[in-house]
Amino acid sequence: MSDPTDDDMLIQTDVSDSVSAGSSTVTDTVVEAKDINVWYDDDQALHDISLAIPERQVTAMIGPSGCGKSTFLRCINRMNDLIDAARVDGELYLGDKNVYDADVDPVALRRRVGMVFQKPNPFPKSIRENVLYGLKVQGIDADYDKVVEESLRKAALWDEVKDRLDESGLELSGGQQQRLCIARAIAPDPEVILMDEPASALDPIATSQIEDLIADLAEQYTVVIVTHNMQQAARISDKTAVFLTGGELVEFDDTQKIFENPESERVEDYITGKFG
Ligand SMILES: Nc1ncnc2c1ncn2[C@@H]1O[C@H](COP(=O)(O)OP(=O)(O)OP(=O)(O)O)[C@@H](O)[C@H]1O
Repeated sequence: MSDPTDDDMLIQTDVSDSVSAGSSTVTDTVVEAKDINVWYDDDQALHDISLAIPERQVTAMIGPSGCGKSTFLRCINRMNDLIDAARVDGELYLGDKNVYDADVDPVALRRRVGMVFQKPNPFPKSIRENVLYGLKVQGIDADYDKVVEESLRKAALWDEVKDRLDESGLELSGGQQQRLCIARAIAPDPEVILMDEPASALDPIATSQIEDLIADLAEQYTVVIVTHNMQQAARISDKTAVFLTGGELVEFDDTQKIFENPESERVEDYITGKFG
């Protein structure tokens, strides 16, 4: 299904072994940030962010509003390139290729790093065309019926929509629309899926379905999720990165450690609701 010439644009290499920050767990690192700084015009939004995101796990980014969680997420697939005021400095490795190297094509990168946004944003197209959008835009030939079924199955939506694939994606419920957006992100067969508060616009039942789905997705994909909801981070993530005001990464460790016994007093205060 994949077109090797596309992947050639972003030199693909084996992920390296590395030790995740702050913990003794040895994991395969798939994304590694080294001293990432981001400015919007003259305002610095992120300061020297370094962390190693493990493969096929869920990594959560938590922290108060405006601390730079979404900005960091957008560094991973170079979505900040689309913001005129944004400037990124530092290195961000996918495997052992720095995605900020001059020879990296951001479009090919985004095929390897899919993204799901806060508000479900299906296109005003059929369910089928929504799923296939990324493949078709990039001119990727594939067995489209197979991709549609597999992607919708992985997004836990197939049974609900298999008889109405030609109906508009906009006619689905909010939770179904978000699962359709997840199917759309999966269809190009990415390695990493970024999710920016994917359940915050949904009701509790739809939220719970998305949380279950994220756990399933992590068996095959590396998932990085921004969430305002600390209970959600505690429920669904393996690793948690805590950003605090000013765009600083204060602690990054196993989720259980962060929530039960954080190293930093500031993180403890945040987790226990003393501020934020
Ligand atoms: N497009 C932009 N132009 C200018 N400044 C921006 C832009 N996007 C974010 N910022 C600023 O960068 C800082 C970090 O914002 P960001 O959205 O990354 O934080 P966040 O932790 O994701 O916040 P929230 O939880 O409220 O979504 C904030 O001060 C914000 O105002």
